Amino acid sequence: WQDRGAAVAVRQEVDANGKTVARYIKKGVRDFSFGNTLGEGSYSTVVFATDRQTLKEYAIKILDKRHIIKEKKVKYVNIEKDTLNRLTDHPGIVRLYYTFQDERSLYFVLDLCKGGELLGVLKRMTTFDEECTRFYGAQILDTIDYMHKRGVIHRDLKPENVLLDHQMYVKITDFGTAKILKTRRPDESQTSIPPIDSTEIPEEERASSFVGTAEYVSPELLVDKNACKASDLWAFGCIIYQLLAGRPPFKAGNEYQTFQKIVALDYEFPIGFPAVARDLVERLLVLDPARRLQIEHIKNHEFFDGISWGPELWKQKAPRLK
Ligand SMILES: NC(=O)c1nn(CC2CCNCC2)c2c1CCc1cnc(N=C3C=CCC=C3)nc1-2
Repeated sequence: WQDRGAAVAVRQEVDANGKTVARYIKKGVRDFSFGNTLGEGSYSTVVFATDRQTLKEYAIKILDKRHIIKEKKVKYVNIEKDTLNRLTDHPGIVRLYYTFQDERSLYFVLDLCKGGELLGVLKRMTTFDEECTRFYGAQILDTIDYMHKRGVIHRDLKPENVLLDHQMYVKITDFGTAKILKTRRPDESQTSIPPIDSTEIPEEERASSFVGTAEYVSPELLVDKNACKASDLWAFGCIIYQLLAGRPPFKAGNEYQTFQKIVALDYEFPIGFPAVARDLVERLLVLDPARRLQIEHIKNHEFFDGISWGPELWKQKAPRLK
């Protein structure tokens, strides 16, 4: 396990020959005071922590080494670390500052999101109005765009994994089931015409192995076990629907029945669902991933009229969640 993070402190020491030497020190468990548990995963616990020297607050994800190995989760832990190391300069991603370890555990020092989960806010409000849906939808889409441009598919986007920071801005987390796409060789000619259906999406654009949460899983993942960038946009369509309707579009008594509704595109809009948002959702919840709206077209959709994409989106005040 390769720890990450530059040496974060330098201490002057005198060596055996009386020479003053610089000792580069990395952070460790003793540099933090730990507080409440923020969440428990199947092989990790996320805890509130304060850096004793800087008093900066973090969320530290603690992973039990023995449990990771026993549950064969080493691959997921490395995927999460490699993904977070790749996604370091976007405000919508929970940032990994450093990792360290001791005998028993691995530690990921991450951004603290004091606003909790988007799902928690939605539950308290029942539904979001169009303005709030537009703002939070735009920040989520801007973050998905950044991930995809760096060859990362999240594969488990859902309101529980969309956290909110102290400014109530979006912070997407939990990259343990992400897929890092093999980048194309620079010399590879791009002459091929764009694929017209999922089977023609180039291998390096697709990812195999089943992941995800029932209500947000895309049909292509259920039918041919392949996730692609468009799979994140299917989940995005489900999230937009859920913010306005107060419930996800596909939800049944059990996972199997939910899957049946997804592959049959069996969902309805509640009365009063805004027409422009309905048009957007209908262009995202499309069974064939190659025909699903792509990010640039989503950004230009009427529903996002008035949104200034890019840095501006992360400077404006978050709308009051009324
Ligand atoms: N799995 C993770 O990486 C992770 N899990 N949590 C807590 C979960 C609680 C259940 N829903 C999903 C998130 C976090 C992180 C990243 C790092 C992270 C940073 N801040 C918070 N903050 C929270 C504050 C209040 C309630 C829940 C989380 N949480 C996390």
